[in-house]
Order: sequence, then structure tokens, then C-alpha cells
Amino acid sequence: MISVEEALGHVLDLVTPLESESVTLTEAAGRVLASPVAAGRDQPPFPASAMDGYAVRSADVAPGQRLRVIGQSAAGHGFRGSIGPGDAVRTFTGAPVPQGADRVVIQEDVTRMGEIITLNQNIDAGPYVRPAGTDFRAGATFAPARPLTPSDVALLASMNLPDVPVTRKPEIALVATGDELVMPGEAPGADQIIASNTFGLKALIERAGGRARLMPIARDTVSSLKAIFDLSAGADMVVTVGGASVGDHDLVAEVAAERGLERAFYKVAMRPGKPLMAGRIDGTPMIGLPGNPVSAMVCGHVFILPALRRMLGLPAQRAPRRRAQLAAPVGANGAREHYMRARLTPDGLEVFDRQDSSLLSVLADADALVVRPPDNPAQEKGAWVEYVPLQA
Ligand SMILES: Nc1nc2c(c(=O)[nH]1)N[C@H]1C(S)=C(S)[C@@H](COP(=O)(O)OP(=O)(O)OC[C@H]3O[C@@H](n4cnc5c(N)ncnc54)[C@H](O)[C@@H]3O)O[C@H]1N2
Ligand code: MOO
Repeated sequence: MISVEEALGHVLDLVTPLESESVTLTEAAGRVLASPVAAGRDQPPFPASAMDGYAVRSADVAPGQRLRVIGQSAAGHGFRGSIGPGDAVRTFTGAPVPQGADRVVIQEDVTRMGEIITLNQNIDAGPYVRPAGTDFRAGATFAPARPLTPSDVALLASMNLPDVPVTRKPEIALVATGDELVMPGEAPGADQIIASNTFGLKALIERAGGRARLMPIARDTVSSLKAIFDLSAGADMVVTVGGASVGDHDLVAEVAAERGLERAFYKVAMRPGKPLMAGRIDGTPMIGLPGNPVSAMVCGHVFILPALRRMLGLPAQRAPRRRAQLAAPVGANGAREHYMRARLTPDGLEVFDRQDSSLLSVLADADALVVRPPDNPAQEKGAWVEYVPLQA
């Protein structure tokens, strides 16, 4: 068995960043920029007022000073002239500050009589002028190494970029295997259960910016598995779920080998997720996940998402980890790296007692996977541990 780190290295080696496509800004959230983009203009493009008030020369600012209002500058309708000594221009938030002015006095700090304003005794320091290019300059580049956030989209819009180059969404074919499985909503026989893993994985993949294709359930026969492998052609990656272990009906390895799988590894020193396999069939990366529902989802976080991120052009990295303190002691770990379902509370990480890899109800309660290194001794309450956030 190889370590998780080694296995992840192999998985990341199986994939490469995909090509780019152009999308409109309204479709850009959650996508990954394929190349840096550059601002089309300065923002703000002119010195802009930050307040409603009067644009003045700071040399003219003194308590009780009287100034003459010579015009107005509104957002979208600037004052065309320039102001000289003793002048003021009625100015609104977002409006260009007229030439000659270097300060805005807020309207609460003046008394106006006709076209004359008198500055009050106490005046806000100001200057309430945002110089041109305060936010960014024309030509400033933007290349975040993450899926575009709502804030990023707002920034791209203000850079005057109606379309942006993004990496094509990786398409991942998800193949559930097993005679015991029926689709949600179908009437299961007495020995059957509902296929859940591929649905969870689809949600995980699509939340991270991929596209998942749910394939028909493959039955525990060589011919059925072969047929579903054929149907999966064209995907950027094929992920099978179940049939990965050593039982007589675990046929994924056999069929994949027949299809010419160049296997990178089989079996990883992790818990859950031991009978994981990965390789390439005809150039297409293939990952075989174990069937236990929690094993499949944990492997989704630990292997599929890093591979997906690499296909999206993001750095080849393991699942992000954070550190927190344990809210209660935990026992010694065994020889496999253990991803323990836990909840982050104000008192620290509460590791659940029930860690069986079939328990989706426990996984749904968890928002963290506490990572226990192989042979990690028992840990006291308050010990610092690493965890993989599940909602990230
Ligand atoms: N003798 C041994 N037996 C097992 C070993 C071992 O080393 N020696 N490893 C165990 C471990 S660890 C795991 S994990 C499982 C993985 O087995 P498979 O990948 O072959 O998975 P299946 O047998 O097909 O299914 C296991 C379990 O999960 C249910 N399942 C499968 N697919 C789905 C799905 N899409 N949705 C919901 N549930 C699913 C399936 O019904 C089984 O209950 O092997 C151990 N055995
Ligand atoms: O590794 Mo299995 O995934 O322990 O349940």
C-alpha cells in the first residue's frame, strides 16, 4: 500500500490543465481564469468625490470662510470648468472633482445662502477625493488562483471586461457499480439499496467547477461494466464507484485491465478509502473509488477535487487543510492515515464516535475531516490537529 501523499502525486500526474474558452461575465462566477486579464481603464477614471458637498481648494478651507458656488458636478455630468480662489462647486458622491479643487467639504459642514456658502467652525478632515486609479490602473492584471468569486466578477466588470477567458469545465463520468443498487425514486427489491455515492460526488464536483455525467448503474457483470465504460467515452476523467475490493463480484479492476488500464496504483494506506485505484485507459484518467458511501466521498475530497482543480489550471495541491484544537481526547490511530468525521464547534473539533464508512448520516453532520497521520498516538483535549474543511 502506498501513502496518501504518494497516491495523490500519481493522481495529479494523470491530469493536465484543460484548454480555455471565452464566457460572458454573467457566466463567469465559479469559473477559473485561464490567463491573466488586464483592466481596460483606470478606476475611478477621474478624481471622484467620495461625499455629497462642495469641491473647493484646500487653501480656501478655514472656519467661517465664505465661498461662491460657481456650478455643479453630478455623477455622470461633471463640471467642465475649473475652480479658482474663493470658488466652490456643488458636488455629489461619485462625481468628478473639478479641475483646481483638491478637497470636498461635506454639505453638513457648510451653511448655504443663495450662491454663497459659509464653512462651519468644525470641518471634517476630508479630503474626500478619490484620485484617478485609486482602485486600479489601466493595464493592471488580475489572475486569481481560485474559482472566480462574486467579488472577482464585480472587479472584472469594473475593469470593463464583458467576456473573460476561463478553463473549460472538466467533464467527469461517474459510474456506480453493483447489482444491489437502484436509482433514487425507484422501487428497490428486498436486497437492494439506493445508489447515493454518485449523487454526492456529482454535487461535490459541480460545486468545485466541474461537470459530472451520471452514467447508468453498471451491474456486476463484465459485459455491463464494459458497456458503461464505452458510454463514458469522451469524458475528461472516468470515476467508478464500488467493485474495487477483493470480493468475487468486484470486477472493476478486471474490466479496466482488459480495457488496457495503465495502473498507477491500487490500495492506499488511508481510512476510509483503502481499495482506491487510479490509472489511464486509452489516455483517459480513470479513478476507481471504493463503494462504501463515506469512503467514496472522502476520496472525492482527497483525490477527485485536487485532480479537478489541476484540470481547471489551479495549482497541483492536496485538499486545503486548516488547524484547530480537539474538543475531546481521541484514541491512538492505526497504520492508515485516518480521515475522521468531525464537527467544528466553538470548543474545538468534536470527533464523532461513530466512524464506520457506511454512515452517511454522520458524514452529513460533519463539516471537517480530522486527519490522523499513520500510527499517531492518542491525543488529549486541546491538542492541535489538522483537518480538511468539507464545505470549502
Ligand atoms: N476481505 C476484504 N474485504 C473488504 C476489504 C478488504 O480489504 N478485504 N476492504 C473493505 C473496504 S476498506 C472497503 S472501502 C470496501 C470497498 O469495497 P468495494 O469498493 O468493492 O465496494 P462494494 O463492495 O461494491 O460496496 C461496498 C458497500 O458500499 C455500497 N455501495 C456501493 N456503491 C454504492 C453507491 N453508488 N451508492 C451507495 N452505496 C454503494 C455497497 O452496497 C456496499 O454496502 O470493501 C471492504 N471489504
Ligand atoms: O477504506 Mo474502506 O474505505 O475503510 O471503508
